[in-house]
Amino acid sequence: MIRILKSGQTEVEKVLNKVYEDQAVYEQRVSEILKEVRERGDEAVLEYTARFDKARLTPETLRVSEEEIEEAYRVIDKDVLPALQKARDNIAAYHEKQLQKCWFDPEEDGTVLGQLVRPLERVGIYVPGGTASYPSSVLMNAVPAKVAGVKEIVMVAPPTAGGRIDPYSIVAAAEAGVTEIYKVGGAQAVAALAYGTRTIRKVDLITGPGNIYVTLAKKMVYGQVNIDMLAGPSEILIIADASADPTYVAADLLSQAEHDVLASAVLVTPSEKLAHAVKAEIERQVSYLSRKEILTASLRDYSAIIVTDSLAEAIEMANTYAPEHLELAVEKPFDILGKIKNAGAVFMGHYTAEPVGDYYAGPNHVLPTGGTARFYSPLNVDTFMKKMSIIAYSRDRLGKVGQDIVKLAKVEGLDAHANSIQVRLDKLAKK
Ligand SMILES: NC(=O)c1ccc[n+]([C@@H]2O[C@H](COP(=O)([O-])OP(=O)(O)OC[C@H]3O[C@@H](n4cnc5c(N)ncnc54)[C@H](O)[C@@H]3O)[C@@H](O)[C@H]2O)c1
Ligand SMILES: N[C@H](CO)Cc1c[nH]c[nH+]1
Ligand SMILES: [Zn+2]
Repeated sequence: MIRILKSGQTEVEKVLNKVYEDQAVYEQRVSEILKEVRERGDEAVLEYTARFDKARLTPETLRVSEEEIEEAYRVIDKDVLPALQKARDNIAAYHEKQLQKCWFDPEEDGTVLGQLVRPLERVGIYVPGGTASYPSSVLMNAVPAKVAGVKEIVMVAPPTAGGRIDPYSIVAAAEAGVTEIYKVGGAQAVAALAYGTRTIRKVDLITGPGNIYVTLAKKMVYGQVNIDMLAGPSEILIIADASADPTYVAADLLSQAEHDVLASAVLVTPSEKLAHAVKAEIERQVSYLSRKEILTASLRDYSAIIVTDSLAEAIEMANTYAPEHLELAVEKPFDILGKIKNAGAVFMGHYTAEPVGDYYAGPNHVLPTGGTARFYSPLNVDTFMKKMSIIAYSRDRLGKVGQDIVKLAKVEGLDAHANSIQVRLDKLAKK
């Protein structure tokens, strides 16, 4: 069960600088899978799908068919569809605000500088599905891609042992504008998207969350394709003061611990009384929750309640940890927001339970983990776009500033560069 630590104890450092045990073993397995898929394509994809997901598929059944999409709409609980559609619309409204426009700055002498913004052509979105299914992640990946204007949105997700994709994820995909769905998960799915196989054509970008195998695979194929970030096993860090309700704090910690045995849930609080009350609440709530094995492992191995000397020290710890999700369960969350430097998403106050963001509010739930919120942003519309610079120099402008460029080129010893400007300046001088 979860430990209570005091700031200053060496274990606190270990919790804050999270390193997975057995990382080298995971890396070895993942690089083997990538190599096999690169060399043997579909054959390796199907073998790994049989081994890890117990699904026997063929190249013909790897892709979700139109009939399977129709069937998914028939079998889902009809009450869920409007909630899914409302979540999709909230996500779309939020991400539309991120859309960047092309711009052109014409100047008086005829020079124009500008920037073109273009969507990527073909992207791969990873939707997890090992120990739970994630229709919400379908929306979080596909909606910003759609808002960006991507034409080919290729979804991959692990199949069930019966060789099927969860029907809610299929419906979410159809509602969000996904164009192809393949029944493959794990590192083998990332490899297929990165290298291409006979059945799955390669993509320009792979986005989406996943377990340690998926996340390491994305890291290893980076360069072959672009990736969004490292969005691995879930994390939550809660900063709480004495105003926090231990029932809510415990519930929110558990909401992320249930994702994975490698997930982590950390509470930092200056209130020793709250720390003990939250520990007791966690024990009470675990007793009625269903994913006990996962909860027990993640609370034991990657989680802790840390009692600090002050709220300022708690904030410092949060910035060091750089959590995927940061909850400010304090009386005046906006008063301390200015001190927060590193987090994927910040949840403000006692009523912004983390699952509000997971499912519904609109901001993306695909977020950086493992300390990478120090330099990565949430998945967003920009991830699916690229920019091109536009430079249109007029004759007048080149004539006026050309010598500057010649000087800079000569400093670098690149006289062909200097020459490309000089030949123009020479002709202009003769006119
Ligand atoms: N950071 C984020 O934004 C975010 C968002 C949602 C979910 N998540 C995380 O996504 C993950 C979902 O994990 P999951 O496992 O349920 O689904 P998953 O789809 O990520 O992983 C399942 C796949 O893992 C592979 N796998 C399992 N055991 C393996 C082994 N021994 N060797 C090689 N490959 C193996 C299999 O191919 C299987 O298909 C969780 O860690 C969750 O916390 C993160
Ligand atoms: N909390 C996850 C990101 O770490 C996202 C999610 C999807 N469904 C439930 N939760
Ligand atoms: Zn979650």
